[in-house]
Amino acid sequence: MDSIIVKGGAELRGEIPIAGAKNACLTLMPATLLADEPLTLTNAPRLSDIATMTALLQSLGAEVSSLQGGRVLAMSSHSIDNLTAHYDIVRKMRASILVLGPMLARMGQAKVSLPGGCAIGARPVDLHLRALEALGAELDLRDGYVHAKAPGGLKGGIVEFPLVSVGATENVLMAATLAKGTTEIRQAAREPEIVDLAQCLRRMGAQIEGEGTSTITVQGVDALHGATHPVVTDRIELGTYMLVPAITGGEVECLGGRIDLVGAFCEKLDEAGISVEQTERGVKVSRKNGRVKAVNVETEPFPGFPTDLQAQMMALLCTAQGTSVLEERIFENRFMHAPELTRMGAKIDVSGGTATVTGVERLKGAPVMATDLRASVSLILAGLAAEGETRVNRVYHLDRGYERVEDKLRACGASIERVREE
Ligand SMILES: CC(=O)N[C@H]1[C@@H](OP(=O)(O)OP(=O)(O)OC[C@H]2O[C@@H](n3ccc(=O)[nH]c3=O)[C@H](O)[C@@H]2O)O[C@H](CO)[C@@H](O)[C@@H]1O
Ligand SMILES: C=C(OP(=O)(O)O)C(=O)O
Repeated sequence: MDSIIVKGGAELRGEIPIAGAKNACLTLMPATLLADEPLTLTNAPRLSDIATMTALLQSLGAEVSSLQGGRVLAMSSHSIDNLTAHYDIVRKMRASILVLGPMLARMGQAKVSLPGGCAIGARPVDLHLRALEALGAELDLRDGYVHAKAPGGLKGGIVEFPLVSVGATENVLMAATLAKGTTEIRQAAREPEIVDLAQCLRRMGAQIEGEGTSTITVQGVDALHGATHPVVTDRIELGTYMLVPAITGGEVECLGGRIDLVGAFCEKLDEAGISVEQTERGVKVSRKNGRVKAVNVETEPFPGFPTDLQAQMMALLCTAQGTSVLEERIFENRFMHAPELTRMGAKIDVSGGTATVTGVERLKGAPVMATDLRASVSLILAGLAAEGETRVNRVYHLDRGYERVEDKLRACGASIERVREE
């Protein structure tokens, strides 16, 4: 297992290229199961989660070739010969459940292991299952697996979600493309990753309207065809690196960044005294003047403030002037970075889904433990601003969602290295 050692204190300056979105790629890849012809994704990120989805698709009989050093994924599902997504792979990554909708829609049956909970919450998949049942799927939960079939094919219907779910919207959107008739998805997720998926499916011949709004309408077609699609920019990687000059001082231009992907987050940065400018090449960020100011943050589905940027924002607010209140409204256990930040001298009080952060002048380096993906990177951000050395242990979580994090930060002047844990 690797650790990352950060020596804090330097103002960081430079350019950081932003990769394609992990969360978009993880739903675009299973879309290959919907067609006989090849689907090629460009601008793919190079991450361990992408390797896991590759292994899952290959285990079903799909061909997945990683080209141009992993930037291009060429996939083909013309010879799917296994309809079971096994526990051994699914348990590694919750997004594995996204193969269920496509397999059911094209092959009429599937057996997919239930993914189970994870560090940030219980994360059930009931909404995925109810939505597929609304399209006529017959589901049976046995031996830790969802046994699904749709003998006469899926049929269009009305899917009304009681709460917004990104994954469930993606699963049923993919399934509906091959269902007979019209499907209306109400209270659909509006995340940019949903819009990206809908655009890719449309390139494959799907008939979809309304993505990016709360109601998506899909007119089912008999078959989808091959396509090439570029993965949308990773708004969470973008937001994370935008916080670098905010927390250390200096100025960073995030290449390929788009403010429209991170609107609510930019409003909070502005309130905190951070300048954000859209340039021709990306997004340029620096402090307006002096110390960062405290701000209150509530996580919400898009277009609200993303839960996936809450930990990183908390790291910034640990050194802000004043007291900030962060409310986590998506996941029930997403403050595990708080005790680790406290080890670095932060003043944080957690009560249920609310964290109250009283800013300190300076954090102090310490050995800390990464508990999940965004928690890991929040500790690196804190380490960049802290006095002395921070050792972030168990960084394998980090490699799920950030490619070459040390290289990207070192290029801006950070003292950061990856070492093997003793
Ligand atoms: C691979 C991927 O894209 N992951 C993202 C996706 O996760 P994911 O798609 O798993 O998140 P959801 O939007 O589904 O979850 C939102 C909330 O709904 C609950 N829920 C969800 C499904 C369900 O069947 N039943 C249920 O109760 C969840 O426990 C959670 O409390 O969106 C989350 C919310 O923006 C992000 O944090 C994740 O990074
Ligand atoms: C929670 C995340 O991912 P996943 O849904 O894959 O666990 C994330 O990207 O922050």
